[in-house]
Amino acid sequence: MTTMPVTTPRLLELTSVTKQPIRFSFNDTFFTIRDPSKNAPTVHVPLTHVVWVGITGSIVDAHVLVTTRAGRDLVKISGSFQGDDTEANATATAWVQAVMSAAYPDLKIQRRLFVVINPHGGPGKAASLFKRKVEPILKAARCTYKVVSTEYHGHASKVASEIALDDFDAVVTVSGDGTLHELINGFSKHKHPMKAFRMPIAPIPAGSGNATSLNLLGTKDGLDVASATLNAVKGRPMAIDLLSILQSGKRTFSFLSQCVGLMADLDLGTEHLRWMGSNRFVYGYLRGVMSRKAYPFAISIKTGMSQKGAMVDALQEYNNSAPHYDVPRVEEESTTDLPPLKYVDEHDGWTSLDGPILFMYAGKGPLVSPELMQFPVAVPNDGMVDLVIQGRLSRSEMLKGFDGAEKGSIYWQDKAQYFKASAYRLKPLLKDGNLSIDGERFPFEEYYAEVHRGLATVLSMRGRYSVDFTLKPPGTT
Ligand SMILES: Nc1ncnc2c1ncn2[C@@H]1O[C@H](COP(=O)(O)OP(=O)(O)OP(=O)(O)O)[C@@H](O)[C@H]1O
Repeated sequence: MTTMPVTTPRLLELTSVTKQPIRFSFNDTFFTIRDPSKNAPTVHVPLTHVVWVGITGSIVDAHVLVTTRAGRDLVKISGSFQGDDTEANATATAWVQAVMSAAYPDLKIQRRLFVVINPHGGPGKAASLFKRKVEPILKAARCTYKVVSTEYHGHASKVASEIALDDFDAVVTVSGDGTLHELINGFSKHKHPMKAFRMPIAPIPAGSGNATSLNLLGTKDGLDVASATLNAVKGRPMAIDLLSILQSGKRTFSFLSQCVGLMADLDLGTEHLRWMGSNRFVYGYLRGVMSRKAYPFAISIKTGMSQKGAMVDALQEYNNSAPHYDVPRVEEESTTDLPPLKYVDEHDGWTSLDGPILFMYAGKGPLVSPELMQFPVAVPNDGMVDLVIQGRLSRSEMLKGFDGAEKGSIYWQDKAQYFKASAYRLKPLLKDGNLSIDGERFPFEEYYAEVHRGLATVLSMRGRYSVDFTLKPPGTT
């Protein structure tokens, strides 16, 4: 006896709530909603934006993200199939299963999420954004979720240090980058820190600094709450590097950036001007332009790369290869010990610099804000931190720094030295100043930093950052 292969029809003919015929269909890329009477436009939705398709009785509901002028939005479109005979039901059920498999390829459906909301982050809208934008998508995707609203500084850290790791598939933050910093450091204090670092984090932008979301989703979607929520529902775990920061014997983890000099002053030194919104950074920069203050630091770097052209070539190779969800990670023999510091006693062969500079900025992601691509060649998990040592500039050079900053133009600036490093040391040679680590204020004292490859985990739709650096050196085409 020969068995016929069962083929799932890719088209489902339905009747809409207004009694019009409506057709749902899908291919390998799109889910399509068509009105055969042509009274409504045909809508093509990328399969990645299909949040859920399900059947209740004889009604088929499709929950999809569509693009509107204001960003992405969740919509539900329903249709019913004729009669309640078992054949129509079986056809529709098989069709729904096929769409869901195509919309969630090798992905677990109905994630169990731990949501951390910072009601005080940025403009203070996180709680209402969660209710209006995030929760409807989580509900449509039939995720289960536990919500904690942070009640004090450090609360996210405490929550992360105690989280029941086996009960959740990811931690979702509705906040800015400050809360991510707290979560990571909370994981480091968990009784199984190495396992905790494997818990994927999905940031939903609701703070004043949302660089992680921007890097993961790009400038178009990085500040879009619906797109970031989709990442929480459908993103895949991607390893990211962390840095240990050792300062006066105390160890902290940094996932995003460290800076001193002008770039720290314009963030931490303008906090009293919060009422100005993000204009305070522009004000801080202009203040720096006027004063042309230079800062003395002693910096030594365990250099991996320092040729700008070669770093761009390495970036292109990285971007042209398969997605980088996983990488060889740090030693994992033990789940109870933090990774060792490999180079803390090493000095030989390091590059030393100690002239007065405008700033030192070290970072793990290309964009530090929508307006500034400070680290165009940074990637999530190469085991290196990108370091910019900005030499002194004339006032006109500093003002020119605004041109194309969002596209990474400053990368090619002659007086900006750029390194990829596996470790570095920095010692202030002046008494007072600002040290910012992941946007948080730290004591203005000497510290040691070392990268741990792929130690922590985020969710990603692409397996790399969604940021393109296409600028060529000046004078080339
Ligand atoms: N209930 C609370 N009261 C005061 N501070 C809080 C509260 N909950 C969290 N925080 C603190 O808010 C800070 C900001 O965190 P968040 O990540 O949301 O935003 P951000 O963009 O990094 O910072 P901000 O918007 O404050 O500039 C964190 O340092 C966190 O400890």
